[in-house]
Amino acid sequence: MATGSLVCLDDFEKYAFGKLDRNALDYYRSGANDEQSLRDNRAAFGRYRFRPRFLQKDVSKRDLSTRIQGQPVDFPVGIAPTALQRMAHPDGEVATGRAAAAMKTCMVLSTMATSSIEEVAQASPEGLRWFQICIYRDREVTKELVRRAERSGYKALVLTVDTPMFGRRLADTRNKFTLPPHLRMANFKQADYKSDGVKGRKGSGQSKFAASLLNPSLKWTDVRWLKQFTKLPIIVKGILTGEDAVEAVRTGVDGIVVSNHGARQLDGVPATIDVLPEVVRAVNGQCEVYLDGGVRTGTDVLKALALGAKAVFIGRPALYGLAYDGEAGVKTILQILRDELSLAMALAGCASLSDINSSLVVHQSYYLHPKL
Ligand SMILES: Cc1cc2nc3c(=O)[nH]c(=O)nc-3n(C[C@H](O)[C@H](O)[C@H](O)COP(=O)(O)O)c2cc1C
Ligand SMILES: CCCCCCC(=O)C(=O)O
Repeated sequence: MATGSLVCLDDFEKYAFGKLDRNALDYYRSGANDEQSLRDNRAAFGRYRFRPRFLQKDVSKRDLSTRIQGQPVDFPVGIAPTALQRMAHPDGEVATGRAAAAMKTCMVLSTMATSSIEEVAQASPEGLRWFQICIYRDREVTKELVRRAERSGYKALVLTVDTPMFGRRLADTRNKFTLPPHLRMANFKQADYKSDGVKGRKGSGQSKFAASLLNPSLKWTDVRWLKQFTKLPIIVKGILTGEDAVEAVRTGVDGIVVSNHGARQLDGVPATIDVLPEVVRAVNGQCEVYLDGGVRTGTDVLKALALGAKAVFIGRPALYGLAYDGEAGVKTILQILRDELSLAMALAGCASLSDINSSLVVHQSYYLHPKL
């Protein structure tokens, strides 16, 4: 559990802000442009209010366990894919995978990881791992990544659809963001990417390589292409409208992550918690819906579950846990969220996740018009 004075996720964020170097911290922390959506992802949770019911259930014990894509997890909080985790701790994604496995929850590995698909799988063979992918310009590269994930026991593909190009993160531009020279994007062979030729700027060559993989001409028909050559469930990440949710369901996906990529892509998009009800309505139970973006407390998790998410994922908090103490730090982050959710459920009158429903949460505007 939390050590010393670090007792909530914000404490770990403050700690990491003091520890990480500017290049890494700005890469992790930043949202796109003016960071309007970045602020809103967190602020929006504060605009929802609970309507707890008392004495309906015995809440002396709470069961937080559930299944996502048919796989059991001890509680409904997983780790979202974030690139370049070894900038936060030498063990990077390997430590994150171990922490998620120890806590019996899911870790999503980014294609742009600094640990390979195989390394993470070998380090936590018992863990539930999903693999994040885009449909890259080079279909052979895409296929090979999928095959490697299948061979290494990953249980689902998380297909990111909000990244036809990388968003504009001003701090990275100012810093001329570079991947430190001792690190590499481990899912690609060294020969796949080249330095941009400027001495001491190997990292920026890697950023260019990452950008060059992206394919801005993708359509929903390309998702069908991915579906026809893998049996793994496909979870589309980055949906922000009911219309796209309907399109995703029509395409036959197995899950949707309501996500704005941690507000790193199009600034001005809504907070994910505000979008969730629209997507849940549109999906109408035809696939599982998850959420990420701004989840920092157990009450945030409870609000998302009440508004229809099957589970939520955290991005930056895991990076800050890594910066604090590697695997143990990520484990502590997950423990805090699990324990906060458990307490919030008790205080809201819920003994299990099936007791959580939409009557538990209202938008704050509900109380602005009292029926006098
Ligand atoms: C540093 C960083 C790197 C990220 N890298 C990826 C990535 O490689 N692939 C992806 O689909 N999303 C990526 N994301 C987005 C996360 O998966 C997730 O949507 C977001 O971080 C959730 O918001 P939160 O950080 O407020 O929890 C990244 C986010 C951050 C902060
Ligand atoms: C130099 C590698 C860049 C990876 C980009 C990963 C990502 O999606 C992000 O938001 O950052």
